[in-house]
Amino acid sequence: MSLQIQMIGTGSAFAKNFYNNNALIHADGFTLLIDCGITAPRALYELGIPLDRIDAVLISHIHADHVGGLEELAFQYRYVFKRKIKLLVPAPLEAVLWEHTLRGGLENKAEGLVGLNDYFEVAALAERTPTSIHPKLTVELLPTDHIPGKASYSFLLNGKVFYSADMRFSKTLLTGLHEQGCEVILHDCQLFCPGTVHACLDELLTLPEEVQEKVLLMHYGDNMSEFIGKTGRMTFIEQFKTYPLPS
Ligand SMILES: Nc1ccn([C@@H]2O[C@@H]3COP(=O)(O)O[C@H]3[C@H]2O)c(=O)n1
Ligand SMILES: [Zn+2]
Ligand SMILES: [Zn+2]
Repeated sequence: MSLQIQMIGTGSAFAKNFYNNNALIHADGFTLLIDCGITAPRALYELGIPLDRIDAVLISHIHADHVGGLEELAFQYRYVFKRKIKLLVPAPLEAVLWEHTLRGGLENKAEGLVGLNDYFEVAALAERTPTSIHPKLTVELLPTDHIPGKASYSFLLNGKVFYSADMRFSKTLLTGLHEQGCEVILHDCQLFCPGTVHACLDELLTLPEEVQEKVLLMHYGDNMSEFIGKTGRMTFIEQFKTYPLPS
């Protein structure tokens, strides 16, 4: 199987029974970490995956459940592994990630550590442009609505797998992806409505059945088990399990 997904967490920002909604994409021996939240180092430890087995990290937006583990990653790579990990960051978030999130902990002028590039091999990705990050894996950034005024990016992998950043419901986007041949839709799902800054389950249930069949729900709350059997044709993706993806 050349492309697989393994969620290292499937929880909402406030979940305590699930780790932060972050994922590993396995592509022919290449391992991409999508988002690196507060709980990512712990989740990888539990999975027996050393941090230096990750080949690149891709960031969707700068909420802590998506970037809160980057400081540990940066420190471990610099001081333990003594090399840089590749950081794929949407171009509009590059400066913001340093200035608003990481600078407080990582800046060290005495050692000349004054920016993202001092810890990471940074690749700034342009929006709406499929970028090859491995011979078997292309990523396209799709700007999607989450918090008004704050940039947030969902991902289209190989043109066939949609992975939502945290985003509000958009039937237009999801049905459009379905019509374009997208085969799998991984979508954040707030179990109660209104979703406000996320898609909520009742909104996702308004999707046509043929679209729902492609949907794997993630970023859910601790009471997820109460909703098993109540998600129409959609199913919950489970953390730590490995699922095949179309490649
Ligand atoms: N306007 C907002 C902003 C944030 N939030 C909650 O805070 C969380 C931050 O991480 P998240 O995963 O984006 O989910 C957000 C909402 O639960 C919210 O409910 N309403
Ligand atoms: Zn989140
Ligand atoms: Zn968010």
